[in-house]
Amino acid sequence: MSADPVLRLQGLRKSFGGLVAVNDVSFDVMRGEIFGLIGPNGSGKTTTMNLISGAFRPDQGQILLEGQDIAGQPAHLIARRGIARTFQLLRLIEDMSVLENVMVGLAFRPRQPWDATLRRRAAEFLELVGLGGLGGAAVSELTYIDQKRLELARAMALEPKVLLLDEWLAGLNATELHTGIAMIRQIRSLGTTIIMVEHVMSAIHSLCDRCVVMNAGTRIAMGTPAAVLSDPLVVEAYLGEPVHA
Ligand SMILES: Nc1ncnc2c1ncn2[C@@H]1O[C@H](COP(=O)(O)OP(=O)(O)OP(=O)(O)O)[C@@H](O)[C@H]1O
Repeated sequence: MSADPVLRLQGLRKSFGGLVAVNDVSFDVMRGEIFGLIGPNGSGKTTTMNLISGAFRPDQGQILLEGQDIAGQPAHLIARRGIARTFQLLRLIEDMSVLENVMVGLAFRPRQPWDATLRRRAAEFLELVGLGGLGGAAVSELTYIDQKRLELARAMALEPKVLLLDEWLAGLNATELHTGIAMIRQIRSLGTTIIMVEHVMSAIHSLCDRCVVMNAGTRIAMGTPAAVLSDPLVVEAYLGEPVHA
């Protein structure tokens, strides 16, 4: 990890009617970092991810990717600039094979490889997530964890600077969780910066360099997982009741 922010959020705000889902949120994510975005249900984590990936346009604020403001740009342009994501509810193309789903990811890159190269590159990304040899399978033939792996391969095919993982570890059993954590580490070792929304606290503890905690749309804490998870404000937000010393 370097002391160079790859992504900087400044004064980000997004409301839906009268509800302020993200309220004046700012933080920097350093290059090579695994950065957690945590908080109770409905605290604004996914909305923040949607603002970064371009699914939503912020009402106010800046999102600087390597110093350039991308706030409000269309999602496909943000993807081309180097921000890829996975979704809480998987979004795979059921009518395409496993390999073709990754080829779709490759097609979004600024300079796309063609034909045989495209297939070969897609197969390499399947190898990366442990799906080597399953390229010809139908998406429906994959188990749930393998579908998650496929989403990851498709996102990684963009060779993103920043990878957004929205509850990518949710729903995995203990063994799968172990594998999933190792895979996220491996992806970071390739030089990818990762922002993860996650409720699995053991994963936050073992993976994240730092995290931001959100509650009711605002940032209430930032620091190492150990520091923020012992912060009384954070404990109170999760429990919904005051913490007495
Ligand atoms: N498209 C939308 N239209 C209206 N309200 C929305 C929309 N998206 C999110 N919200 C509201 O914004 C608030 C923040 O939601 P968000 O999904 O960002 O929270 P979250 O922290 O990701 O929650 P969870 O952990 O349950 O996924 C919630 O009150 C939610 O109902």
